[in-house]
Amino acid sequence: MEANQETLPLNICHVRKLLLIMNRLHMFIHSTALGFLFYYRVYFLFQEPETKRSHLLSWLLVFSSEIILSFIWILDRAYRWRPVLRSFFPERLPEDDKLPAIDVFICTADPIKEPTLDVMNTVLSAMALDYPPEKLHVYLSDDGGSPMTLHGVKEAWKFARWWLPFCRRYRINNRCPKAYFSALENDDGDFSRSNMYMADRQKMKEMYEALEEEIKTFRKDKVFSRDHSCIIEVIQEDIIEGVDNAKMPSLVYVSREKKPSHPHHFKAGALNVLLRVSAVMSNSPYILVLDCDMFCNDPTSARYAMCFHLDAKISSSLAFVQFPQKFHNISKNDIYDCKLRSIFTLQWQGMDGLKGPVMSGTGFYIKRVSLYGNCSSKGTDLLQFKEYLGSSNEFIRSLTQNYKSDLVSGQNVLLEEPHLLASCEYEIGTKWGNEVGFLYYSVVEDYLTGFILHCNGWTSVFCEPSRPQFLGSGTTNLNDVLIQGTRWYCGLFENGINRFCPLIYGPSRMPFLQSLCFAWLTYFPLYCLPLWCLATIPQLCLLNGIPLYPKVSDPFFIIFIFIFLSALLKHLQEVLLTGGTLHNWINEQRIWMVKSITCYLYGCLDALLKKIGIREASFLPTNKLEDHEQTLLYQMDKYDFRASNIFMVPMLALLTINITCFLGGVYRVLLVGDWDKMFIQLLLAVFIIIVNYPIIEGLVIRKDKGRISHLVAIPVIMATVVFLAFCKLLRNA
Ligand SMILES: O=c1ccn([C@@H]2O[C@H](COP(=O)(O)OP(=O)(O)O[C@H]3O[C@H](CO)[C@@H](O)[C@H](O)[C@H]3O)[C@@H](O)[C@H]2O)c(=O)[nH]1
Ligand SMILES: [Mn+2]
Repeated sequence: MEANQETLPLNICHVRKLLLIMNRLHMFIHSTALGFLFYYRVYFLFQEPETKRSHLLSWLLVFSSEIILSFIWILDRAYRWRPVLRSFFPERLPEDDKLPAIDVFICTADPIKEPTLDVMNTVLSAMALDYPPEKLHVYLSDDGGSPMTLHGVKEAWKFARWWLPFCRRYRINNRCPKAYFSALENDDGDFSRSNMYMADRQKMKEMYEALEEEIKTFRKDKVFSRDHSCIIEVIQEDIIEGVDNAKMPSLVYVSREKKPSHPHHFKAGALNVLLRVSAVMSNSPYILVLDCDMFCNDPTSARYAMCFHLDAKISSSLAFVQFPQKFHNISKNDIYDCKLRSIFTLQWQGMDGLKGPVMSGTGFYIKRVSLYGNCSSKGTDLLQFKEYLGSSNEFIRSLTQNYKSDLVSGQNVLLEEPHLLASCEYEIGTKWGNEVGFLYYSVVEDYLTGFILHCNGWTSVFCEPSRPQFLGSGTTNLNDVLIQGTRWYCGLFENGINRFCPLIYGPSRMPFLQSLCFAWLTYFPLYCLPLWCLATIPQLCLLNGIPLYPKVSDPFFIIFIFIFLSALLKHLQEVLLTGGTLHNWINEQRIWMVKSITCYLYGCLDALLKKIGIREASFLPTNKLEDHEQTLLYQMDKYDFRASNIFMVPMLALLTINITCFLGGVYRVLLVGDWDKMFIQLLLAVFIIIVNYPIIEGLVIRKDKGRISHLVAIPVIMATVVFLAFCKLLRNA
């Protein structure tokens, strides 16, 4: 048995051969077709000057769109090159006393947008992870510096003293109390018929309701502040009767100092403070990072992660184990693609087959030393260390191998060092956020930190057990989706145009395909250019009788139709393969168009404005407060069109162009009879109209609150029609 356990692997990586073959075959065929398309387009440029002059600009625009689409398509192929799946065997892990310690970092910023009770649920679920409690240390970072949150943690701690033993005794899977008590099917397991269990459950339920009440009725003044000194508290209480006092993980509340005059770098800044403070308190070699709304839906994740971190074959270069982000509030058809299906299934699996997935902000177990940059290799010169890491001797000592601190367990100790480490000034003149810790250059700190880790030779692993380990709340209304998107795509695109451009910085530091994956992430917001172009130019030309594509009898006609169908069907195949439906497929096509013409565009513009120094970085946390009415619309698959005008106007204008040009185009084609020349342009308009049908429905059929306001729509539609008429007149003149 002993010997057996030593030889049996902790994890196995399977290449998905069938998928791999299909993907590569499709790549080959599709790219051959693209080759013909380019030949056709270039050939045109050498045709007789007559046709060239009359519509050269339109041709060039459409051709450029095709080039950009193909460019993004090529980058996207890298994810499909070598998809893998992993299996892992936590039962083969060493005994509990040989497991390494883990620090859990949870970030919250605003007790109104991020309700305290929900944050406490996340804290409780993390404390209840199935891991030796003396090896688990939970840190809550509160960027709002709110008394509500501090009060909340103290109450949560008291509740945890009963909750944790309860979960352990009855082997509860769902250890987030809110989810546990509201679950439709009970997670009662073997004990469902035990009277003692039912009585205990009832008792816990009452205690949870008391906690809920206590948190909800706490005073709500001074909820949030941008200017506060640092508060660090180890939450502890006197020994109480009746519970097992030893078996509690430690819980630490950290609110870093904030001053309006100092940049605080949003979440990355908060994480770096936790990284330093925890180093002098518990200094665990591994860290789990969680957003405040991402609760542990299953207690096993830590052990799963250790199946990789403790595997001698991969551990030396392994920086982090990433779990997929999953959400508890996703409807079946997921009209906004809130769950980011493609990213968290297919694409991360694809990267896992190369050097590992991108860091995704939350739900990953990272090795502490990987975040210290190349400090560990800097020799032992204290001055050099200080230049990198700041002035704290204690922190620098924490880097040495046998450093021990008992600040987390000590009663009422003075937390002088942690206070210094969490102050505004600490990072000034150091390499924090620059080469050490989570990086500051971008609001998508996760993407960038992961990218640089990979550049420095670290790898990562994607771990996807069948039961979701973490569940967050997805943004489920159009306005929030588009606002959050604008922040993400700005953050991603800025990494494509700064010195960390994956196509320049990447290839010499990581496998070429891996850098293509990173490049896709920074460049896919560029979809905005071809989508704007292809939603207007071919349609305007249709109205005016200018053909931009080969006519039906031309052999190249087949090429265009093939590329169109091949892209659509490949997407359909992937949706179906990852558990989606036909419905999901159409929804994804639609939301892709909507995002491309709105938040991809605004994201790219923001990034450009930031680059030339006109805009500042901002990170408004998303709303996690559930709005009943909005949720209902989402659950009924009804788009909530009460979105900001900057999103609604382009959607309405482009759809109007497509409908008007289609009608005008059909009329013209009937008069002239050149439908074979105009076929692809007619098809394109029809496709766009069909895919975006819900917008028409929202405008003319729906009567509920989420419909499109006529006050906004009518002026936009009228202005667009007038513009089209003007174009037409101009051309006729
Ligand atoms: O100044 C700030 C701003 C945010 N947060 C926390 O950061 C987390 C993520 O913020 P959220 O509003 O939920 O943003 P999302 O867009 O949902 O976050 C996704 O995208 C971020 C990068 O933009 C990643 O950091 C996240 O992990 C990822 O879930 C939350 O716990 C916040 O409390 C802070 O601690 N301080
Ligand atoms: Mn979030």
